[in-house]
Amino acid sequence: MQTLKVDENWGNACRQIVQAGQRMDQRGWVPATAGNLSCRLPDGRIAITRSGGHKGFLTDSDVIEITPDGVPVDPASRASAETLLHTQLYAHDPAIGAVLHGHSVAATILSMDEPSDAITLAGYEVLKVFEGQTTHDTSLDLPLFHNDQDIARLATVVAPKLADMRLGYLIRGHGVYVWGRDMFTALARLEGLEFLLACELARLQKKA
Ligand SMILES: CSC[C@@H](O)[C@@H](O)C(=O)COP(=O)(O)O
Ligand SMILES: [Zn+2]
Repeated sequence: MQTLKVDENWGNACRQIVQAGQRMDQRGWVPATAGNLSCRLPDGRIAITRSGGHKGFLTDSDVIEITPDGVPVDPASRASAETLLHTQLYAHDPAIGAVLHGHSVAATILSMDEPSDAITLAGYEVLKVFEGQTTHDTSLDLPLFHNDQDIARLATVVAPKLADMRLGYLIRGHGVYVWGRDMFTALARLEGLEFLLACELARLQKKA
């Protein structure tokens, strides 16, 4: 049994994760059991989705507590296979309060087709959804990393680039990671980024 402190903060964290999972599922960003979601509570606890659940049908029991090192507090529970990509963000920036990962069609296709190590997004009004952006007249890079089933190794490749990331990042043929100071902000950023990727994909298809 999970020896969790079930209190108001934990309840709020579960509700936010469950609702965000439903939203991501409605938008088609978490097919099958893809994607994972986490948030950091005001007291520093980290809540993350269990591995292998459908993110559109989560319940509170699919949300588990992990230590800052990514270890489940209850050894019997199985945290997301990509837990270390979440905990590295929380360790990197104490202001991060939520992390979202999805597998949209646009993120998957664009990340496989781009030969360079970043997708550049420029000239879009929606870029203003990202912190510090005040105009469409700008250009921001979305870094690309090769996929790796060894998540600890992938995290070491991502780590040195984190400080320069303004949008999030893509894993090739896999999906997107975004974050924010809270779940609402992370969701807004994911929604903005997915909109921009859908625009880029449509432009690419028009050219073909
Ligand atoms: C449905 S395959 C997707 C998984 O391999 C993985 O990339 C993923 O996003 C979900 O893993 P999970 O362990 O449920 O958090
Ligand atoms: Zn994934």
